[in-house]
Amino acid sequence: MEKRECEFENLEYQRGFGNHFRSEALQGALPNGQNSPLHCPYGLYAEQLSGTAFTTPRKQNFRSWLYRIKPSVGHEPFQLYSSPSLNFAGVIDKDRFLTTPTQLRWKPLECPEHPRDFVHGLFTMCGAGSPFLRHGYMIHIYVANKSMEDCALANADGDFLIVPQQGRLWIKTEFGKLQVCPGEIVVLQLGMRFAIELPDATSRGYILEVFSGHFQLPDLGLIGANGLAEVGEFETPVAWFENKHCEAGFTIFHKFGGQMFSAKQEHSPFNVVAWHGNYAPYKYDLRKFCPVNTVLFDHADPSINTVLTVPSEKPGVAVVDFVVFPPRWSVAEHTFRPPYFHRNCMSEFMGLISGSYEAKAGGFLPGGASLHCCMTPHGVDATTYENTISATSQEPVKVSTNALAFMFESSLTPQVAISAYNSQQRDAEYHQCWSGLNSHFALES
Ligand SMILES: O=C(O)Cc1cc(O)ccc1O
Ligand SMILES: [Fe+2]
Repeated sequence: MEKRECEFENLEYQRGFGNHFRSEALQGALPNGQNSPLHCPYGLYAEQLSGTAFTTPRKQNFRSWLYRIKPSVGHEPFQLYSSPSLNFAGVIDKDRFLTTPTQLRWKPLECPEHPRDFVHGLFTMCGAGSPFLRHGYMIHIYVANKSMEDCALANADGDFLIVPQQGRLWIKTEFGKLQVCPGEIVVLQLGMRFAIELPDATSRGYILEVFSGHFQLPDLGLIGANGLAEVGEFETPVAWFENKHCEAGFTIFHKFGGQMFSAKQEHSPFNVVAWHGNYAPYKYDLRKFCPVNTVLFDHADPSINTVLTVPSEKPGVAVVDFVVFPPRWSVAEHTFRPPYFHRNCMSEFMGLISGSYEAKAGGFLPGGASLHCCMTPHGVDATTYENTISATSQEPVKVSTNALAFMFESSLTPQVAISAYNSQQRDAEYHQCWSGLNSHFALES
């Protein structure tokens, strides 16, 4: 384990968001001046991975060229993969999803009793849209305790934004290796093959899977050229490969149309010696987020904390936003500082990586989740409300020190996976956190 530890602890990354990167694990492995030479250096195969349509305007066009020992197509036919321990639901159907406007909250999903890897540890919470129509999203939680061995997963339905909450992820990809720790996020886009090793006893986290397109940095508008997530803080792996022949067979899991397929091949898919392009996985440390917020009075909308967004065709309306609630100073005067009571036309799924969330005095735990759908009323619980209005001073305070909460916010209204709704972790008493909100109405103030 010690050797592996250093392998993943001391990884080198390339910095930037959406850059055109060039990376070689062997010097001279990238062809000179063209993408498809008749003979590639080292006898490699050239293969393009297109993350957008060939004809997408240049600014939003994502593709990479991979130079590999054998091409990806060298595998046996895909078969539908079924296993009693597969838990995710990938398409919205009435047998597996229900519709409810009720405020929902879950306690943290528990560690599996039996060994379970990332693929078998996926548990779907909710979603909207369809991977066939390439529009919508799905939210999953993973709980796993075993590394993926001699197998890889590729998602042909959408991009995965993974938010680890507990346990490090050691991720091998066709583009190189990444270590992702709680507090960081990683984006593994459509089609990229990866395998996740779990060096810690249990791993848990959240996944936002988006069918509609790729994540972008939000525009900063009047904020100016700086602030929020800094372009240079996103990290992409450098080329790394293994020339591994696996007699027993290497399994490629391929999530397609909301179902899992598998195919066998005799070689490791992590055989890319060099690559170049702007379509590559990346990670980001949420602790590097530079919050911008109220400095005099009132509560800014949470959109001010957007890290990444997948825009819809409507100006300013996201298919999904990934929003973080980082530690920050709260300084507003004559202001109700915690989140306001509200009803939102967007739907809000929240998770907690560590610490506690400023809107809830209890019940919302690290590893837990909540869902407030379109127009479902919500806000601070009664205890937080009473504590806030009875405080005698409004000195500046550091909120959420050591805490990290986040929200997946969508303009598409989700349906809830029946297995998530029926799970023991769902807090059937959630609504009671608001039952102590008494009237303070008085005709004379
Ligand atoms: O509901 C929530 O807790 C998320 C949220 C936070 C905030 O500061 C303002 C609005 C909002 O929806
Ligand atoms: Fe909200």
